[in-house]
Amino acid sequence: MVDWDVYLVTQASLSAGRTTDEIVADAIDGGVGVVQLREKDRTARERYELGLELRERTREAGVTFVVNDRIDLAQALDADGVHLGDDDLPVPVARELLGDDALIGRSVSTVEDAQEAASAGADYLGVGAVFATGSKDDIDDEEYAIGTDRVAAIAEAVDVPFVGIGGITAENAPEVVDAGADGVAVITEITRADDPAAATEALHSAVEQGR
Ligand SMILES: Cc1ncc(COP(=O)(O)OP(=O)(O)O)c(N)n1
Ligand SMILES: Cc1nc(C(=O)O)sc1CCOP(=O)(O)O
Ligand SMILES: [Mg+2]
Repeated sequence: MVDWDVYLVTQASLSAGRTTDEIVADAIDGGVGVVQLREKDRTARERYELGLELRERTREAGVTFVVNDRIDLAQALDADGVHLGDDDLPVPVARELLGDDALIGRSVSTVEDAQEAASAGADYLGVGAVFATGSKDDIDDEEYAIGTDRVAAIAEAVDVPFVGIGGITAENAPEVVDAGADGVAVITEITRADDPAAATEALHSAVEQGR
């Protein structure tokens, strides 16, 4: 069983000088359910080395560990799964390579894409950007925000679990969950927080409030 409530996507370049390992340790203390190794600006070797630390930490804590984009890295790190977007290998290919037990996530922003990803065998969806975000270069504009009405439409259309992502804070998280998301995925609400453990706890309370 995966705890979707609070899903941390790592990015050291958005972590106010702290290492991703420190941020993840704090987020685990705050009760994070899923950690995704992202680190878009790092080489595969750098991600692998960081991933070894994160795999150990998450395994000890019983936290789900997912690798962004790369199936090979997910395999090399014995991750619980992989998160795929439009530029990554298709879900059925990932399933073939990783097997039935792997958790395969897919990014979507429309009802049609959500239905297609679910039919292709995705175990969960990352739905966004719910609100405007400056954390992802190719969507750092207001026009990419889908809003909570779209979240509600996706919740109506698919049965797979999903997390909202993009511009989510403890303040707006209740709306996202109230619209039907199973949890919230964040970068900066945790990585930029003065106290990442407290920020994770605050997101938990916000998710509970939205249910
Ligand atoms: C949980 C979650 N949802 C969405 C994304 C975005 O994935 P993608 O569109 O492939 O973009 P990158 O993160 O790879 O830049 C995600 N990473 N996690
Ligand atoms: C990695 C990512 N994917 C998104 C999507 O919409 O698919 S938005 C996003 C960035 C999320 O960062 P923050 O919590 O700081 O807004
Ligand atoms: Mg991707």
